[in-house]
Amino acid sequence: MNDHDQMQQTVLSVNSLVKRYGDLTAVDGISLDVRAHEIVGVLGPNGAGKTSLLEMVVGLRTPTSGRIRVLDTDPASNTPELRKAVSLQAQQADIFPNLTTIEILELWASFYDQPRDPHTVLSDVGLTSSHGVRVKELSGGQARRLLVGTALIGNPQLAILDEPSSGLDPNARADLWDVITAFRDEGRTVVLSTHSMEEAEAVCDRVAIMHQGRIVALGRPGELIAEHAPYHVVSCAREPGQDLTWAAELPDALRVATVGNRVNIHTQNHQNVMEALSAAERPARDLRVRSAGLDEVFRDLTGTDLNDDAAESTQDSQRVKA
Ligand SMILES: Nc1ncnc2c1ncn2[C@@H]1O[C@H](COP(=O)(O)OP(=O)(O)OP(=O)(O)O)[C@@H](O)[C@H]1O
Repeated sequence: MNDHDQMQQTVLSVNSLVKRYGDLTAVDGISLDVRAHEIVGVLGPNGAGKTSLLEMVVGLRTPTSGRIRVLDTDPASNTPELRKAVSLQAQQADIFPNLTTIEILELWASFYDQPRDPHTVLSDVGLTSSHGVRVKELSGGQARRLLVGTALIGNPQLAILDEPSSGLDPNARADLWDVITAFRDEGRTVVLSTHSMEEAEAVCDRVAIMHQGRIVALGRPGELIAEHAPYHVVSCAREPGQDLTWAAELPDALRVATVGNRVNIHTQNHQNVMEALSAAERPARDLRVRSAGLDEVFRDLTGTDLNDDAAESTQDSQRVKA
Protein backbone atom coordinates (compact mmCIF):
# COMPACT_ATOMS: atom_id res chain seq x y z
CA MET A 1 0.00 0.00 0.00
CA ASN A 2 1.43 3.41 -0.91
CA ASP A 3 1.13 6.53 1.27
CA HIS A 4 -1.97 7.76 -0.54
CA ASP A 5 -3.74 4.39 -0.20
CA GLN A 6 -2.83 4.25 3.48
CA MET A 7 -4.33 7.67 4.10
CA GLN A 8 -7.56 6.55 2.44
CA GLN A 9 -7.79 3.52 4.71
CA THR A 10 -10.84 3.60 6.96
CA VAL A 11 -9.61 2.93 10.48
CA LEU A 12 -12.95 3.35 12.21
CA SER A 13 -16.43 2.96 10.80
CA VAL A 14 -19.55 3.58 12.88
CA ASN A 15 -23.03 3.06 11.44
CA SER A 16 -26.40 3.99 12.98
CA LEU A 17 -24.99 3.50 16.47
CA VAL A 18 -27.40 3.73 19.40
CA LYS A 19 -26.75 3.46 23.14
CA ARG A 20 -29.62 3.56 25.61
CA TYR A 21 -29.45 3.50 29.38
CA GLY A 22 -33.01 2.62 30.40
CA ASP A 23 -35.18 5.43 29.00
CA LEU A 24 -32.21 7.67 28.23
CA THR A 25 -30.82 7.62 24.69
CA ALA A 26 -27.18 8.73 25.13
CA VAL A 27 -26.07 7.95 21.56
CA ASP A 28 -28.83 8.40 19.03
CA GLY A 29 -28.02 6.92 15.63
CA ILE A 30 -24.45 8.06 14.96
CA SER A 31 -22.60 7.29 11.74
CA LEU A 32 -18.96 8.30 11.35
CA ASP A 33 -15.94 7.16 9.33
CA VAL A 34 -12.40 7.98 10.43
CA ARG A 35 -9.52 7.59 7.97
CA ALA A 36 -5.89 6.84 8.70
CA HIS A 37 -3.62 9.79 9.50
CA GLU A 38 -6.31 12.08 10.84
CA ILE A 39 -7.26 13.57 14.16
CA VAL A 40 -11.02 13.62 14.58
CA GLY A 41 -12.50 15.53 17.48
CA VAL A 42 -15.86 14.76 19.01
CA LEU A 43 -16.90 18.16 20.32
CA GLY A 44 -19.82 18.49 22.68
CA PRO A 45 -20.91 19.67 26.11
CA ASN A 46 -21.21 17.53 29.24
CA GLY A 47 -23.67 14.70 28.72
CA ALA A 48 -23.62 14.88 24.90
CA GLY A 49 -22.70 11.17 24.75
CA LYS A 50 -18.99 11.44 23.91
CA THR A 51 -17.69 8.93 26.45
CA SER A 52 -20.47 6.47 25.62
CA LEU A 53 -19.48 6.67 21.94
CA LEU A 54 -15.72 6.30 22.55
CA GLU A 55 -16.10 3.43 24.98
CA MET A 56 -18.30 1.54 22.51
CA VAL A 57 -15.62 2.04 19.87
CA VAL A 58 -13.07 0.21 22.03
CA GLY A 59 -15.53 -2.47 23.11
CA LEU A 60 -15.87 -1.33 26.72
CA ARG A 61 -19.61 -0.65 26.36
CA THR A 62 -22.09 -2.68 24.35
CA PRO A 63 -24.15 -0.84 21.74
CA THR A 64 -27.93 -1.09 21.97
CA SER A 65 -27.92 -1.27 18.17
CA GLY A 66 -25.79 -0.30 15.19
CA ARG A 67 -22.48 -1.41 13.80
CA ILE A 68 -18.86 -0.58 14.65
CA ARG A 69 -15.76 -1.71 12.80
CA VAL A 70 -12.27 -0.85 13.97
CA LEU A 71 -9.67 -1.90 11.41
CA ASP A 72 -12.39 -4.07 9.86
CA THR A 73 -12.96 -5.88 13.15
CA ASP A 74 -15.90 -5.78 15.55
CA PRO A 75 -14.44 -4.30 18.77
CA ALA A 76 -16.64 -6.67 20.80
CA SER A 77 -14.46 -9.54 19.52
CA ASN A 78 -11.59 -8.13 21.65
CA THR A 79 -8.90 -9.87 19.62
CA PRO A 80 -5.24 -9.59 20.72
CA GLU A 81 -4.46 -7.80 17.43
CA LEU A 82 -7.10 -5.18 18.11
CA ARG A 83 -5.97 -4.69 21.70
CA LYS A 84 -2.50 -3.84 20.38
CA ALA A 85 -3.69 -1.65 17.52
CA VAL A 86 -6.14 0.47 19.51
CA SER A 87 -5.67 2.18 22.83
CA LEU A 88 -7.97 4.12 25.06
CA GLN A 89 -6.57 6.71 27.40
CA ALA A 90 -7.11 5.22 30.86
CA GLN A 91 -9.50 7.17 33.05
CA GLN A 92 -7.42 6.74 36.18
CA ALA A 93 -3.95 5.55 37.09
CA ASP A 94 -4.57 5.46 40.83
CA ILE A 95 -5.17 1.74 40.76
CA PHE A 96 -1.38 1.68 41.27
CA PRO A 97 -1.01 4.59 43.73
CA ASN A 98 2.48 3.67 44.90
CA LEU A 99 4.08 3.28 41.49
CA THR A 100 6.04 6.24 40.15
CA THR A 101 5.24 7.86 36.81
CA ILE A 102 8.09 6.10 35.02
CA GLU A 103 7.14 2.76 36.61
CA ILE A 104 3.57 3.17 35.32
CA LEU A 105 4.81 3.82 31.78
CA GLU A 106 7.26 0.91 31.98
CA LEU A 107 4.41 -1.33 33.15
CA TRP A 108 2.14 -0.18 30.29
CA ALA A 109 5.01 -0.57 27.80
CA SER A 110 5.43 -4.20 28.89
CA PHE A 111 1.94 -4.97 27.53
CA TYR A 112 3.03 -4.22 23.94
CA ASP A 113 5.39 -5.78 21.40
CA GLN A 114 6.84 -2.51 20.07
CA PRO A 115 6.25 0.16 22.67
CA ARG A 116 7.68 3.64 22.66
CA ASP A 117 10.53 4.33 25.03
CA PRO A 118 8.95 5.15 28.43
CA HIS A 119 11.46 7.95 29.09
CA THR A 120 10.63 9.56 25.72
CA VAL A 121 6.91 9.35 26.44
CA LEU A 122 7.48 10.78 29.92
CA SER A 123 9.29 13.70 28.29
CA ASP A 124 6.59 14.07 25.59
CA VAL A 125 3.90 14.52 28.22
CA GLY A 126 6.06 16.92 30.23
CA LEU A 127 6.68 14.73 33.26
CA THR A 128 10.44 14.16 33.11
CA SER A 129 11.04 16.10 36.30
CA SER A 130 8.30 14.03 38.00
CA HIS A 131 9.73 10.63 37.00
CA GLY A 132 10.15 9.56 40.63
CA VAL A 133 6.81 10.91 41.88
CA ARG A 134 4.24 8.33 42.98
CA VAL A 135 0.86 8.37 41.24
CA LYS A 136 -0.94 9.22 44.49
CA GLU A 137 1.18 12.38 44.80
CA LEU A 138 0.50 13.78 41.32
CA SER A 139 -1.59 16.90 40.78
CA GLY A 140 -4.75 16.52 38.69
CA GLY A 141 -3.03 17.93 35.60
CA GLN A 142 0.05 15.71 36.03
CA ALA A 143 -2.16 12.65 36.42
CA ARG A 144 -4.02 13.56 33.21
CA ARG A 145 -0.72 13.85 31.32
CA LEU A 146 0.36 10.45 32.60
CA LEU A 147 -2.93 8.97 31.37
CA VAL A 148 -2.32 10.38 27.89
CA GLY A 149 1.14 8.77 28.05
CA THR A 150 -0.47 5.39 28.76
CA ALA A 151 -2.57 5.79 25.60
CA LEU A 152 0.41 6.55 23.36
CA ILE A 153 3.09 4.23 24.74
CA GLY A 154 1.92 1.15 22.88
CA ASN A 155 2.36 2.88 19.50
CA PRO A 156 -1.27 2.13 18.59
CA GLN A 157 -2.61 2.67 15.10
CA LEU A 158 -5.66 4.32 16.65
CA ALA A 159 -5.51 6.24 19.94
CA ILE A 160 -8.77 7.21 21.61
CA LEU A 161 -8.34 10.13 23.98
CA ASP A 162 -11.25 11.08 26.24
CA GLU A 163 -10.89 14.78 27.13
CA PRO A 164 -7.08 14.60 27.13
CA SER A 165 -6.49 18.21 28.13
CA SER A 166 -9.09 18.43 30.85
CA GLY A 167 -7.59 20.16 33.91
CA LEU A 168 -4.37 21.23 32.17
CA ASP A 169 -3.06 24.80 32.30
CA PRO A 170 -2.71 26.65 28.95
CA ASN A 171 1.00 25.85 28.50
CA ALA A 172 0.50 22.17 29.26
CA ARG A 173 -2.46 22.08 26.87
CA ALA A 174 -0.40 23.59 24.06
CA ASP A 175 2.41 21.07 24.72
CA LEU A 176 -0.10 18.23 24.66
CA TRP A 177 -1.51 19.43 21.34
CA ASP A 178 2.02 19.26 19.91
CA VAL A 179 2.35 15.67 21.15
CA ILE A 180 -0.98 14.66 19.61
CA THR A 181 -0.25 16.26 16.23
CA ALA A 182 3.27 14.74 16.18
CA PHE A 183 1.66 11.35 16.82
CA ARG A 184 -0.65 11.91 13.81
CA ASP A 185 2.31 13.09 11.71
CA GLU A 186 3.89 9.67 12.25
CA GLY A 187 0.96 8.22 10.34
CA ARG A 188 -1.26 7.33 13.27
CA THR A 189 -4.88 8.14 13.91
CA VAL A 190 -6.49 9.88 16.87
CA VAL A 191 -10.09 10.27 17.95
CA LEU A 192 -10.46 12.59 20.90
CA SER A 193 -13.36 14.06 22.79
CA THR A 194 -13.39 17.61 24.01
CA HIS A 195 -15.69 20.38 25.09
CA SER A 196 -13.10 22.97 24.15
CA MET A 197 -13.64 24.60 20.78
CA GLU A 198 -10.12 26.02 21.09
CA GLU A 199 -8.76 22.49 21.31
CA ALA A 200 -10.94 21.31 18.43
CA GLU A 201 -9.70 24.14 16.22
CA ALA A 202 -6.07 23.73 17.30
CA VAL A 203 -5.59 20.01 16.78
CA CYS A 204 -8.44 18.40 14.87
CA ASP A 205 -8.39 17.75 11.13
CA ARG A 206 -12.13 17.13 11.32
CA VAL A 207 -14.65 17.82 14.03
CA ALA A 208 -17.90 16.00 14.79
CA ILE A 209 -20.14 18.35 16.72
CA MET A 210 -22.22 16.26 19.08
CA HIS A 211 -25.39 17.36 20.81
CA GLN A 212 -27.85 15.20 22.74
CA GLY A 213 -26.46 11.98 21.31
CA ARG A 214 -26.37 13.09 17.68
CA ILE A 215 -23.72 14.43 15.35
CA VAL A 216 -25.20 17.71 14.17
CA ALA A 217 -22.25 18.69 11.94
CA LEU A 218 -19.08 17.02 10.69
CA GLY A 219 -16.20 18.56 8.79
CA ARG A 220 -12.98 20.52 8.87
CA PRO A 221 -13.16 23.36 11.41
CA GLY A 222 -12.72 26.02 8.70
CA GLU A 223 -15.41 24.45 6.52
CA LEU A 224 -17.88 24.22 9.41
CA ILE A 225 -17.29 27.86 10.26
CA ALA A 226 -17.60 28.98 6.62
CA GLU A 227 -20.82 27.00 6.20
CA HIS A 228 -22.60 27.67 9.49
CA ALA A 229 -21.14 30.90 10.90
CA PRO A 230 -19.97 33.10 8.00
CA TYR A 231 -19.73 36.33 9.98
CA HIS A 232 -17.52 38.29 12.34
CA VAL A 233 -17.89 38.92 16.05
CA VAL A 234 -17.26 42.46 17.22
CA SER A 235 -16.62 42.51 20.93
CA CYS A 236 -16.40 45.48 23.30
CA ALA A 237 -16.09 46.05 27.04
CA ARG A 238 -19.31 46.70 28.96
CA GLU A 239 -18.40 49.12 31.68
CA PRO A 240 -20.40 49.45 34.92
CA GLY A 241 -23.75 51.10 34.24
CA GLN A 242 -23.21 51.12 30.49
CA ASP A 243 -26.24 50.14 28.42
CA LEU A 244 -25.37 48.71 25.04
CA THR A 245 -28.72 47.11 24.30
CA TRP A 246 -29.22 49.63 21.49
CA ALA A 247 -26.54 47.75 19.50
CA ALA A 248 -29.19 45.13 18.71
CA GLU A 249 -31.00 47.80 16.66
CA LEU A 250 -28.03 48.34 14.34
CA PRO A 251 -28.99 47.24 10.84
CA ASP A 252 -25.79 45.19 10.58
CA ALA A 253 -26.16 43.38 13.93
CA LEU A 254 -27.25 39.77 13.49
CA ARG A 255 -27.16 38.99 17.20
CA VAL A 256 -26.03 40.74 20.35
CA ALA A 257 -25.13 38.87 23.52
CA THR A 258 -23.47 39.73 26.81
CA VAL A 259 -20.74 37.42 28.13
CA GLY A 260 -19.53 38.64 31.52
CA ASN A 261 -18.04 42.09 30.99
CA ARG A 262 -18.06 41.86 27.22
CA VAL A 263 -20.72 42.43 24.63
CA ASN A 264 -20.47 40.38 21.44
CA ILE A 265 -22.13 41.52 18.26
CA HIS A 266 -22.38 39.08 15.36
CA THR A 267 -22.25 40.86 12.04
CA GLN A 268 -21.43 40.54 8.37
CA ASN A 269 -20.24 44.14 8.29
CA HIS A 270 -17.87 44.63 11.19
CA GLN A 271 -16.64 48.03 9.90
CA ASN A 272 -20.12 49.55 10.18
CA VAL A 273 -20.70 48.07 13.62
CA MET A 274 -17.34 49.27 14.93
CA GLU A 275 -17.95 52.75 13.57
CA ALA A 276 -21.38 52.88 15.23
CA LEU A 277 -19.99 51.70 18.57
CA SER A 278 -17.19 54.28 18.41
CA ALA A 279 -19.51 57.13 17.43
CA ALA A 280 -22.05 56.52 20.22
CA GLU A 281 -22.68 59.21 22.84
CA ARG A 282 -20.86 56.97 25.29
CA PRO A 283 -18.43 55.20 22.93
CA ALA A 284 -17.81 51.51 23.47
CA ARG A 285 -14.26 50.75 24.62
CA ASP A 286 -11.75 48.02 23.92
CA LEU A 287 -13.22 47.07 20.57
CA ARG A 288 -12.02 43.81 19.05
CA VAL A 289 -13.04 41.90 15.98
CA ARG A 290 -12.59 38.25 15.11
CA SER A 291 -14.00 35.69 12.71
CA ALA A 292 -16.72 33.50 14.16
CA GLY A 293 -15.44 30.17 15.53
CA LEU A 294 -16.71 26.72 16.42
CA ASP A 295 -18.45 28.01 19.52
CA GLU A 296 -20.66 30.16 17.29
CA VAL A 297 -21.20 27.17 14.98
CA PHE A 298 -22.28 25.10 17.97
CA ARG A 299 -24.60 27.80 19.24
CA ASP A 300 -26.19 28.45 15.88
CA LEU A 301 -26.78 24.72 15.26
CA THR A 302 -28.08 23.78 18.70
CA GLY A 303 -29.43 26.98 20.21
CA THR A 304 -27.29 26.39 23.30
CA ASP A 305 -23.78 27.34 24.36
CA LEU A 306 -20.92 24.89 24.32
CA ASN A 307 -19.46 25.79 27.70
CA ASP A 308 -21.35 26.79 30.77
CA ASP A 309 -18.60 29.19 31.77
CA ALA A 310 -19.04 31.03 28.49
CA ALA A 311 -22.79 31.05 28.85
CA GLU A 312 -24.26 34.12 27.32
CA SER A 313 -26.61 36.31 29.26
CA THR A 314 -30.30 35.92 28.53
CA GLN A 315 -30.92 39.45 29.70
CA ASP A 316 -32.43 42.12 27.53
CA SER A 317 -29.19 42.82 25.67
CA GLN A 318 -29.50 39.47 23.91
CA ARG A 319 -31.41 39.71 20.70
CA VAL A 320 -31.56 37.27 17.87
CA LYS A 321 -32.47 38.60 14.48
CA ALA A 322 -33.92 36.50 11.72
N1 LIG B 1 -23.57 3.85 32.77
C1 LIG B 1 -24.54 4.75 32.62
N2 LIG B 1 -25.78 4.53 33.11
C2 LIG B 1 -26.77 5.44 32.95
N3 LIG B 1 -26.63 6.63 32.31
C3 LIG B 1 -25.42 6.89 31.81
C4 LIG B 1 -24.32 5.98 31.94
N4 LIG B 1 -23.25 6.52 31.34
C5 LIG B 1 -23.65 7.72 30.86
N5 LIG B 1 -24.94 7.93 31.15
C6 LIG B 1 -25.74 9.10 30.74
O1 LIG B 1 -25.65 9.21 29.32
C7 LIG B 1 -25.53 10.57 28.92
C8 LIG B 1 -24.27 10.75 28.12
O2 LIG B 1 -23.15 10.51 28.99
P1 LIG B 1 -21.64 10.49 28.47
O3 LIG B 1 -20.76 10.28 29.66
O4 LIG B 1 -21.54 9.54 27.35
O5 LIG B 1 -21.51 11.98 27.92
P2 LIG B 1 -20.21 12.89 27.71
O6 LIG B 1 -20.48 13.69 26.49
O7 LIG B 1 -18.99 12.04 27.73
O8 LIG B 1 -20.25 13.81 28.99
P3 LIG B 1 -19.00 14.48 29.81
O9 LIG B 1 -18.42 15.54 28.92
O10 LIG B 1 -19.72 15.07 31.01
O11 LIG B 1 -18.07 13.37 30.16
C9 LIG B 1 -25.56 11.39 30.21
O12 LIG B 1 -26.87 11.85 30.40
C10 LIG B 1 -25.16 10.40 31.28
O13 LIG B 1 -25.74 10.74 32.53
